[in-house]
Amino acid sequence: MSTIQSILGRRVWDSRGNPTVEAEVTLTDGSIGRAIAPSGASRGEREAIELRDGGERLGGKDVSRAVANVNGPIAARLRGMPAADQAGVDAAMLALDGTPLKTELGGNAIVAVSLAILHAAAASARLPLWRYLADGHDATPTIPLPEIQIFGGGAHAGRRVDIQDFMIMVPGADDLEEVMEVTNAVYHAAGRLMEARGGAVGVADEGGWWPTVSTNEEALELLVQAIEAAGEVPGERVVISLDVAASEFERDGRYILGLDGLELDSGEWLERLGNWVDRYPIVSIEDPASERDPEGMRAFTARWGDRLQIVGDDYLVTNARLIEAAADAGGCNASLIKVNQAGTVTETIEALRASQERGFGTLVSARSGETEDVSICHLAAGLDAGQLKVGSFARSERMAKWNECLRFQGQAGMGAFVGGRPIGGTWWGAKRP
Ligand SMILES: C=C(OP(=O)(O)O)C(=O)O
Ligand SMILES: [Mg+2]
Repeated sequence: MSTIQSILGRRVWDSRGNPTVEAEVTLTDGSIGRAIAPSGASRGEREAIELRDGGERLGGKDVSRAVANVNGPIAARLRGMPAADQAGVDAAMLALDGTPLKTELGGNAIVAVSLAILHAAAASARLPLWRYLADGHDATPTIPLPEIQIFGGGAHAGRRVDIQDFMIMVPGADDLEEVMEVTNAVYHAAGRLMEARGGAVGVADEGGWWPTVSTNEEALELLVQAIEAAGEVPGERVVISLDVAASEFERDGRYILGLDGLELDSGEWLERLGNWVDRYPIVSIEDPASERDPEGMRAFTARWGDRLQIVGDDYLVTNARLIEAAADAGGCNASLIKVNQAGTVTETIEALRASQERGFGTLVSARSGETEDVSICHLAAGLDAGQLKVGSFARSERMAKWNECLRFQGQAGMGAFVGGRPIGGTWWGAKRP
C-alpha cells in the first residue's frame, strides 16, 4: 500500500487575486496529488476558518502561516501514513489542529492537503477521481445537474443588488450538452440586455453579469426577459434558482434591502420572497433566511418546502450534525456542500451522506474565490450528489469545472446525467416524467 512520502505547500493565487494554499502530495509509488483551497466571500459563521496573515501589501490576506503549516507540522504528522486512509489522515489533521473551526492550522491548509491526498490516492489506484470516490463509497456515479449564474450580486458584486445569485437550471434537459447550450444562450441574451441599458457591463465574482437595476425584483424581471430572448418559455425548459445569501443583509433580526430601501422583519421579508415565488418560475432558493434566523428558515420551509428546493448554505455549513438538526427541525430540504466549509474530505462526505440519508437534495458548490482546481466536479459526480453550482461563463476558473464535467460524458462506468430527478419534491421543467 502506497504511503505519503512528502507534502509540499505553496502559495498560489485565486480568481479574486488573493493568495491561497496549494498542497502537493507525493506517495512512495511516485503518484502525485495536488489541490488548491478555494475561498468564500459570503461565509457562514460556523465554517472552517481560513488562516490569513501578512502586512499591508497583501491587506492581511497572505497565507504564509497556512503554507508553513502544510510544510511543517502537517507534513511531519502525515508522512508515512497510507494515502488510501482518508479518514485516518483527516482525523490526524483534526487532532493536530485541536480547535473547533480549524483556526490553529487553518482550514485553507487542511482542505488543500485533504484534497491533495485524495487525488494522490486515486492516482495511485490508477482511477479517475470520480471513479475512486464512487468505488470507495459504494455510489453510482452520475453527471450532476448544473445551477448556473446569470446575474451576480451581493458580496460578489459590490452589493449592487442584495440577492447574491440569480441562476437558471435546465432540469428537463437530456444531457449536459443541452444544459450548457441553453444556459449559454440565456447568459449571452442577458449580457445583451445589460449592454442595451448602457453603462459598464462587467461580471461578478462567479461570472454572472453585474446587473444594472434599481430594485432586486428588476433583476428577476430581466432574467425572465433574458430567458425569453434566448427563445425559451420561462418555467418550461428553463427555471430559476436563487441564492439569497440572506445572512449578508440581516442585522439584529432586520433584513435590510439596500437597493430597495427597505428594512423588514423576518416575516415581512419572507412574505416578499414568497411573493416572488408566486410570480416567477423559481424552483430553488438557497439561504432564504439568515443563519441567525433558524425560525425564518423553518417558517419558509413550512410554507414552500413542498414546492421548492430550499437549500441550506450558511445555515448548514456542510456539517453533518447541523444537517441532521435541520432535517429534524424542518429548516430546509437540501444542503449545499462546500469542501472548505467542512475543512476535510471526510467531513464533507459525512455531510453529503447525512443529507442523502435524510432525503435532502445535495448541491456540491464552488466558492466565489476559485482556481483551476476541479476536485469538486469529481466529488459531485463520484458521490452522486445530483447537482453542482460553480458559477458561469466568462470566467475560466468556473468553466474549468463545467468543462471537466463535459469530459465525464461517455467515460466507461459513468452513469446518467441527473436531469430527470424532481427538484424539491416537485418536477419543474418541460419534460415531466
Ligand atoms: C458560493 C457562495 O459564495 P461564497 O463562496 O462567497 O460563500 C455561496 O454563497 O453559495
Ligand atoms: Mg450560498
